[in-house]
Amino acid sequence: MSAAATQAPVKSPKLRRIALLGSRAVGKSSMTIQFVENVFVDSYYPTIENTFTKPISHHGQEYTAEIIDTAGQDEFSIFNGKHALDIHGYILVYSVTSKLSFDMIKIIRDKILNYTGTDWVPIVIVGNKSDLHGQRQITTEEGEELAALWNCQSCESSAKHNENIGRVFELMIGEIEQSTNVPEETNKKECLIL
Ligand SMILES: Nc1nc2c(ncn2[C@@H]2O[C@H](COP(=O)(O)OP(=O)(O)OP(=O)(O)O)[C@@H](O)[C@H]2O)c(=O)[nH]1
Repeated sequence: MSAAATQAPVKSPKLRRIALLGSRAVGKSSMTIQFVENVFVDSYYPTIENTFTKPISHHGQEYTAEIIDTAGQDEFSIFNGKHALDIHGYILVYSVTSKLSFDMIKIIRDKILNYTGTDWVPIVIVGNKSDLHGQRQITTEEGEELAALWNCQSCESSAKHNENIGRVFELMIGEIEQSTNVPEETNKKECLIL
């Protein structure tokens, strides 16, 4: 038998599009840059929109995460339809130091569900800035209770200290895979990797 015949077939990575949504300055860009480039930038530059790609290995399957870091939302932002049509999963980010930002992810989820016309989409709730202990306005339990209510995953993170950032994206891939509705034709863009 030739060496080629004994080699396992190479599985193409699956493309998964993930959007980070949440109020301004909760750390969406910092989380993304920490995950993709392993750096933390202390200064604040409001985002318009950026897309990053990064390979993720999850349960023996390779994925290419296309990560869309969006401009911060407020209650007056019009939900951008393109964030609903083409996206496999949503990371809804609040800051544990801001009750307003926690309330904002509820508004954002309502807008997503309205737009998609469904009652469930893959979501991971993330309470970022967990390093700012003295400034907390939202407890870990409040985040967990909301996740239980929405039947989704949740986690707290610190982009600053690179705590749980990889986990956020792993949870997101897990939530997406759990949803049965991921059309395989979305893997076509595999040549975009890295
Ligand atoms: N202490 C602490 N500061 C953080 C953390 N994550 C982000 N920051 C800071 O919070 C500020 C806002 O961070 P960004 O990542 O720009 O926030 P954003 O959500 O992308 O903001 P928009 O682009 O306006 O939507 C910056 O000064 C960051 O350095 C964190 O985990 N801990």
